[in-house]
Amino acid sequence: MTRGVVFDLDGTLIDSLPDIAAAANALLADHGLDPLPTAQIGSFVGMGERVFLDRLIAATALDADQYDPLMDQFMTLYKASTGLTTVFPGVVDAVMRLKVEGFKLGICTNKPGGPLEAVLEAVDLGKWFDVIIAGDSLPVRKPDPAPLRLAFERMAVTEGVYVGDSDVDAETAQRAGVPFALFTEGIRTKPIDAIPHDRAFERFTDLPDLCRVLIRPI
Ligand SMILES: O=C(O)COP(=O)(O)O
Ligand SMILES: [Mg+2]
Repeated sequence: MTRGVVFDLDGTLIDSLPDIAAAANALLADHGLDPLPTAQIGSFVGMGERVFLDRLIAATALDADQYDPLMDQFMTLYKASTGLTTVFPGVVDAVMRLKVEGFKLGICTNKPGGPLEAVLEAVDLGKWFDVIIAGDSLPVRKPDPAPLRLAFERMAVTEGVYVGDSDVDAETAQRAGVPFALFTEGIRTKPIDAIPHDRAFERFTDLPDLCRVLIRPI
């Protein structure tokens, strides 16, 4: 038996919305457009960079015909935007406790590899994890269950839990047949009740106990 916990990244382990918003607003500024509020930009997050840019274009006067250059420009800004990101309180303690107890630890995010590596380096978080699956590691991404399954498979985990902050994470866990713990303080755009979850939590100090309760064969 090998136990493992896989985490979503944006809005779960890290408070990265300020940087995502800064990158998006820098793109808008470069095109002579006004910034959008951070909360509105938060509603674009969760399905990776293509859906993000589609939603940003739909909400502004960015030119959809310039999609590829806009994406290149956004990715450059996104990779460089790490200075405003913080690790949520209690994350490192919770992760260390789980590790000491023998849990394998993974990340399964829709964030693309470039910005993912940059931000993990900036907040020094990558070192705790046995496997990291980015949004572009596979041809499909969450809510397709394949990336989450791959994270558990790579760690040879037989009992697991997924921890995330969004309805996309909830659907991913459900489709992968994995119990789901919902972190309520992330980039959540729906009411807690509207997101299927086994348990919800607001403080990472509660997570290790919760994992012990929720974990089951996957
Ligand atoms: O990049 C996104 O769209 C969301 O990233 P997440 O899966 O880590 O929440
Ligand atoms: Mg998230």
